[in-house]
Amino acid sequence: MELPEFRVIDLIDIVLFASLIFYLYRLVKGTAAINIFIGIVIIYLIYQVTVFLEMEMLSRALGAFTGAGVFALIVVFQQEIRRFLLMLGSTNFTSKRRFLRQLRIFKADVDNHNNIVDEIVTACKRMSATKTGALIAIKRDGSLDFLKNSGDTMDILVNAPIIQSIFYKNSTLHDGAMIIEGNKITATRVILPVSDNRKIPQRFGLRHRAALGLTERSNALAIIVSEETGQVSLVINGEFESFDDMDDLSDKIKSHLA
Ligand SMILES: Nc1ncnc2c1ncn2[C@@H]1O[C@H](COP(=O)(O)OP(=O)(O)OP(=O)(O)O)[C@@H](O)[C@H]1O
Repeated sequence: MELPEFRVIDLIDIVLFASLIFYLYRLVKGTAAINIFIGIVIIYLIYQVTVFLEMEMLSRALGAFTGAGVFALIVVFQQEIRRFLLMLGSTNFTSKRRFLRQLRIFKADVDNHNNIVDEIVTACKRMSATKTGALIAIKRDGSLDFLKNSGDTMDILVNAPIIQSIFYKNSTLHDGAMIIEGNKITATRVILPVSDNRKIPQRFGLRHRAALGLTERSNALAIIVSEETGQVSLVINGEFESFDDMDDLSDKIKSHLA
């Protein structure tokens, strides 16, 4: 029997397909969608076996299911597809900005960013000392407009005392999240999407889950001050990012916004 010719392009095809599956698996790992992902893979494998064994009725039924499956997949994995496209888009954009920054076009922009980050971190440090709970979403490239409707739209220049007074326990605006875009606080009392990641430790409540949920669905940064412990946390891409002290936190935020 003559074996089909194996070209280099076939090897590249296999490697790229395997990477795509691996990447999709990592994207849904730890979320409720992982069980659906595994279920779909099992059904597809069974379908291939039934085709190979020429089991006509079963293969026809499973074939019809996998045919309609593409639309079902888009509905079921809506959020994961969104995250995937966001990651692709923002990676490209970030590298473009880095290139432009090398040309020093964004020098003024960077100085401005740094001042804003200093104000945010100063506020977090003070709120941490007084155990004032806070949740701040900082926009990067992707729009956060889809969240703003759930809260109150604002147009206030960022500075530490304002942030503190908004999250002050008796303030009418302290509940929910604050959105910061550029040098402005653009919304308060925003309700963020809560993460369904089952790997989040039990000790984290809704504030932390909302920060994780936001950063799973957008490329924004989230900063949390815990009302219970005063601990400050930084969240990006659906994960907590550790830092040594407040100076380190400031550096990390600046580098993410650069
Ligand atoms: N979906 C959400 N979007 C924005 N803010 C939220 C959301 N859910 C809860 N919060 C805010 O988090 C506050 C406290 O929630 P909770 O005590 O469950 O959080 P936590 O993660 O345990 O944080 P903490 O350590 O501060 O207690 C709520 O009063 C509310 O202001």
